[in-house]
Amino acid sequence: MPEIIPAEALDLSRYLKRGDAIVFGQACGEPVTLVEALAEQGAAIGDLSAFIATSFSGAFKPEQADAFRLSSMGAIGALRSMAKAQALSVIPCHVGQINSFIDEGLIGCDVAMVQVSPADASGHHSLGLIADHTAAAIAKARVVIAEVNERVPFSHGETVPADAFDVLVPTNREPVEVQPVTIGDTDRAIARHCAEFIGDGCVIQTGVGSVPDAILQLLGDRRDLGVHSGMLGDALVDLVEAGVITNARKEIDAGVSVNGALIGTQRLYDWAHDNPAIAMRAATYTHDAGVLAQLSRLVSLNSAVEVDVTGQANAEMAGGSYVGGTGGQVDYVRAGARSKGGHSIIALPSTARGGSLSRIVAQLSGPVTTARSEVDIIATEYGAAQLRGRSLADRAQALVAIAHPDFREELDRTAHTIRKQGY
Ligand SMILES: CC(=O)SCCNC(=O)CCNC(=O)[C@H](O)C(C)(C)COP(=O)(O)OP(=O)(O)OC[C@H]1O[C@@H](n2cnc3c(N)ncnc32)[C@H](O)[C@@H]1OP(=O)(O)O
Repeated sequence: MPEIIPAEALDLSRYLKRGDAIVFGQACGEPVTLVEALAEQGAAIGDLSAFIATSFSGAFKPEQADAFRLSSMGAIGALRSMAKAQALSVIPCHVGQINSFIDEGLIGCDVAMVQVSPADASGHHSLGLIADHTAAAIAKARVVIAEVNERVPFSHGETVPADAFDVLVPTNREPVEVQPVTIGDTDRAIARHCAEFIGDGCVIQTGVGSVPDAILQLLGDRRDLGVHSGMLGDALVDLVEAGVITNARKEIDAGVSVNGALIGTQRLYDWAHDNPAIAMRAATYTHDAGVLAQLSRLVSLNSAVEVDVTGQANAEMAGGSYVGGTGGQVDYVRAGARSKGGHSIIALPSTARGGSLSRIVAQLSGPVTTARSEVDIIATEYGAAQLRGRSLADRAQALVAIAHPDFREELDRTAHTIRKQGY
């Protein structure tokens, strides 16, 4: 059975060895107490590395480099400042690959540091706010240290018996919260175009960012929406309470919202506690192509930093620095586009930096996150361009039409070149 150690008495040198690789539970399931302990004690253990897929806590700081070297699948959330300070390495991968990367040792996992709920009467802890690759890390690690946080909900889906842990650290701190974004006029206009593709009975997935959040807020008059997603925020509670999300028409998991990460406020976490209407599942289920293929009318809603006139989407870098990541975008773009009656939408404002930069561009300034061969619909506040099955020349024309008017003339020159080449 695991040792139970108060946070202030936790001596990591008893469990970790020089050179160990750590995987942290991510997003709002981040075990902040353990991150802080590693930051304080890691340098004395020596040569440690750590992986976290996303972080919203602000607990990672560039000056912790002596304690451990940090890597991620991008720089989502608070990791942006780590990337800016050149204190983060990036492993390009889809969320759907992380479980196998851990299992195969491509992402080192000698030690898993996770946050779980208190145990139920049978001695099982729930993975609480994050289920995506948490169980994979627990299964792989030589040492498993869990922050058992009284404020973490006992969510249904993935549970772990207490004897899977070596050390339990009880806490009662507020879990990491992410406030719903403030929706502006541009977001609302983008969301209106996207909402046209989401009819009654659709199953929705959302990625990170203000635009997916805005879209959810416009769905109040739909019926029987379903959820199968890698992440969801407080909008889930609003839509369930309004009777919009019922999951009644889903071919699998009828009546249940399937999700990998709860990223929101305590209101969401309280709602998820012991609630059979939601199942937190690993990415081997939420992002698996075979599972997703069973869902019809799946509409995936993701965002990007910029999209070029042929439909290639960069969701990772802006201005030469990492601001986003691959995440589950490609897993769900593929799934949405292939689902019967479904769609994948990448929605973004037409400009950045106060309107001075177009986000529909002639050439990307960063990597291709989603290939043009995978892209289905791109939406801005000026409309939605349906690209699937269309030629490069037609795509360019459709994308120029949804660019900000100030940049259309310039972009049209590139579109004209593509047309002249006969593509
Ligand atoms: C828990 C999980 O597993 S996550 C799974 C889901 N994963 C994903 O969805 C990953 C892919 N997506 C993303 O990372 C995000 O949706 C993003 C980065 C594409 C968009 O996120 P948002 O928070 O809406 O970012 P936003 O559009 O505000 O841009 C971020 C910054 O880059 C800047 N920026 C954006 N586009 C550009 C551009 N084309 N040129 C220059 N700067 C730009 C913005 O101005 C902003 O800077 P600021 O913070 O200084 O104002």
